[in-house]
Amino acid sequence: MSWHALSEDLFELGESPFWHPAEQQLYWVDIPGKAILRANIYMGTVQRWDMPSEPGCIAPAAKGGLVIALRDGVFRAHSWGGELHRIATLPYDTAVIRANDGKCDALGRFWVGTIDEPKAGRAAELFSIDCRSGAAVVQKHAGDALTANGLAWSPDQHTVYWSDTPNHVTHAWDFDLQANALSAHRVWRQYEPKPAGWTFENTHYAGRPDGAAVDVEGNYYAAMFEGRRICKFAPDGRLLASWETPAQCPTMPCFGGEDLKTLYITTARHGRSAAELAQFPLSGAVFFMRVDVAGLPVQAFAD
Ligand SMILES: O=C1O[C@H](CS(=O)(=O)O)[C@@H](O)[C@H](O)[C@H]1O
Repeated sequence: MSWHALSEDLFELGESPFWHPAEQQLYWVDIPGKAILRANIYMGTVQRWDMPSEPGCIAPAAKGGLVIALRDGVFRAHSWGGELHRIATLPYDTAVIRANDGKCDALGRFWVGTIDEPKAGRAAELFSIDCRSGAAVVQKHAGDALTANGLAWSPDQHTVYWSDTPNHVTHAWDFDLQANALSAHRVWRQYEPKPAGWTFENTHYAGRPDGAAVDVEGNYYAAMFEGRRICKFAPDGRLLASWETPAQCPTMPCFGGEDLKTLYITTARHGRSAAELAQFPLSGAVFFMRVDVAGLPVQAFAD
């Protein structure tokens, strides 16, 4: 199995990829690039939709269009390139915190995690936004973190995974989908810390858990930021496989293609050294690789 670049397009910080089941297109964001992208892999085209502020995460909406978490709020767009309608404002200081990793649960709530950009006060949090009854109901589920990442659910929806990237940890909770409640918190996996004085030539650092996706067997695939790899973990946290990536900073995987057996990954070039970018010139591209086990399909926003 080997990686292939989706196109020659390079993005500053690709994140939040998903495969649109109806459109059969790949969507993702470029956070500092303030854009949403979508690729028609059959036509070989990539479209760009500029955003008014940094998009942290996106998800498809069951009734069409997207739900979008920007730095300063959560918005609904009913069509590609259409008007943005604010549906919620999350309770954080947009001067130093923005939306980051997020997805929808099986009932169509949009879950949005944030990033404490100065990484000063563990101010990153995790919220859910429920619009099934009309006006948005916002609920906080977790906090005390630096970078919300790795949000994913087990196939039976009974387990929620959530990573805090700079703290090298993936948490897990039991999840009551109907009640929208987390319980039985545990540290699902603690990763080796970044060595002092690390540079990209040091390959003894496996990276830190960024975005994630789950396959139909419940295995958890984590992009290991600065670790130059995607890791596949069993539901009990055991490492099952690891694939080196053509960029030092993979940011998030998702499953796509008609059979959901194509693993797409976004990557980053933002803030990376000239030497690293010289060794990994396609940093910032979207890559894909065929895998043996199908992924879970993306869950859509309900309103
Ligand atoms: O998802 C993200 O994580 C990275 C990694 S870290 O928080 O710096 O450890 C972060 O740089 C990026 O901005 C964010 O989107």
